[in-house]
Amino acid sequence: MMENEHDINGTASSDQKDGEDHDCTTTSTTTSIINTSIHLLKEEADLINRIRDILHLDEEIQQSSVTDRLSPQKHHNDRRFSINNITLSAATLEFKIERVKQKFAAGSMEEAFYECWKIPSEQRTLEIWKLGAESSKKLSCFAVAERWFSEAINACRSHNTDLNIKLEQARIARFYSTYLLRYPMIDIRVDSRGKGIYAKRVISTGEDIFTDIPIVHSQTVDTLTISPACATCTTSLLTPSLYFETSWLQMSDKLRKQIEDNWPKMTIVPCTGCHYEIYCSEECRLKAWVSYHRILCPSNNSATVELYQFCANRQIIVRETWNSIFSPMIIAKLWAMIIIDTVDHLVNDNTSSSSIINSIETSTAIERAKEKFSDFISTGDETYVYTIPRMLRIMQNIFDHSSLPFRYEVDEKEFTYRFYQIACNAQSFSSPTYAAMIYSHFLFNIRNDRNLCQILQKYSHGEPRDQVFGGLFLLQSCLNHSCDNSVEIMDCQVTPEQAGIKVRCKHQLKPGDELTINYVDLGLGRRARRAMLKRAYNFWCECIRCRFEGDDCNSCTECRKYSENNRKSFPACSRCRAAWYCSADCQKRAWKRGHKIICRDWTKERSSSSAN
Ligand SMILES: C[S@@+](CC[C@H](N)C(=O)[O-])C[C@H]1O[C@@H](n2cnc3c(N)ncnc32)[C@H](O)[C@@H]1O
Repeated sequence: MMENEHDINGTASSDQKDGEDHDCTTTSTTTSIINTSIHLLKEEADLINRIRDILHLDEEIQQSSVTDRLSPQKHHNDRRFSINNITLSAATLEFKIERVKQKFAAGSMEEAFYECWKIPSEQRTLEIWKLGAESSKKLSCFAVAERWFSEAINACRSHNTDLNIKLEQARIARFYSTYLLRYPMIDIRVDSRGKGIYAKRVISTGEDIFTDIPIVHSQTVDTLTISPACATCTTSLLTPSLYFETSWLQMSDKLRKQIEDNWPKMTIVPCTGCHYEIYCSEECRLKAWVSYHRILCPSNNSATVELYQFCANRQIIVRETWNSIFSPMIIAKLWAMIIIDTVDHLVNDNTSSSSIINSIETSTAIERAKEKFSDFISTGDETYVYTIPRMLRIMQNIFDHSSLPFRYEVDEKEFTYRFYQIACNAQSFSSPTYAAMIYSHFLFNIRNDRNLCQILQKYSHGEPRDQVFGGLFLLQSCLNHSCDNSVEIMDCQVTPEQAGIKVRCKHQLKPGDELTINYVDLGLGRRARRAMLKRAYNFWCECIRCRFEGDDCNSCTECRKYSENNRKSFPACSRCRAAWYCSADCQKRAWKRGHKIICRDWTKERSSSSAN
């Protein structure tokens, strides 16, 4: 997923072996179970109002209903239902359950859901929660279906994989329906690894499958100071003074002018409040200001200076093990976006400023704003946060003490959850207007000026490093890993204003085949790849390559037997040279079981890369 691995838990050993207990980390928060939220209850109330209109139902309902739990102030336009709590007798309950089943079997989903909903929530059985979930799903109310599947899971005494998958499918329908309509050749399905993307038709090698733009992004700490770029559209803003660094000051005015005249023209618009963020245009500046920077700009919140300094100081970051491809700034931006969405919502709903603080409307608006980021998986070692106390404190200072209209608490749990959301999902990308491209344009412009070319040889230090960003992409983040990946991620100018990624098919895919990418450097050996994936993404890779590739010449790839005293090594597979066998029998068995698939692919791959 990344060019470099996220070096987040410097603890995993690189020689973990098959058969070991790999559960050394715990899952902090996953998307599989969602708790009943006020936001989802509001969706349910809207559905009930809709059904009541469709079915022309006017009678008052004598029961405790979802709307009772919503603020009377906010929902003054909703039809009110009586708050009387009633308990149905066993016979009535049985009769009502029977009626739900009949309505459902008859295909009348509005009536089936309405009948389910009329049963007091305390008396809803597992079957009722399930039927309510199925009927609301059929009515395309995926948020309601999610809540009811979630309640069905709670009503189940034991783990129910089927219900968990259904819950996840309802979430997928809610989050990804626009993508799936736009890209009919793919589908999103769930298994024990979470979501994954699958081909629905034959996809040919080299075919572009989909594009995606990030919901939130930030430049990586390792390129931030050396390769400046527009914080919004990611276009390189490399100037000659930044490229030539200290040599720039040693040059004569005449030489500097000659260079500037030939350097590709660019506009640099700095933030009007701080000197940390730069943009390529006023539109990009405004876009950032409106969506997150007004919360993070040091001119509005002095606590953010420390975060900017932390990101700019690579030495500290490396020392503190935050040398990952993603920047802590992306987490701060994500929280800033949640806060801005919340405020916008409250303003649109005309919530009075006095009731913003800690009101139920505010909690609902925060929950609604968080929803946008809720489908990104977040798994990792819960204790990791203790190793980066400084970052937690910086974030708390920014969000707990800023002049926000309400309190947004960044506690350890929230920090860890967001940290792993970014660690598991962030994808590196950049604008196709790279720093190297700007520099090569410059070289092209001066190609006929031999004298200038000669002088510059003294100052030039080769191709500049390109700007790299880490971003959260809603659809792309559903791609699972395989060391024998079937698709590749490429940088792409998705819209004239926004850079993003494009997913391109690497090997032909048949319907049902999974689209997979590689999260780590595939040039590494199996042991190192697996250790890195475990450490950075919290899973033990069981892809076809990891299953049928060997570790080294001292252990048999098939039966895992070690060569005696490590003196005599086992012979390697003569085609791929990535598997070793203690006997011809082991080799034959491995070939039949699956080695032939990766042996063929890797032999092909190697010969094509050596031909290039
Ligand atoms: C970017 S997400 C991929 C989509 C993810 N399955 C989901 O439900 O959102 C990365 C996470 O997916 C899971 N994952 C990805 N590839 C996997 C694989 N080959 N085996 C097991 N889990 C995998 C891991 O939990 C990893 O941290």
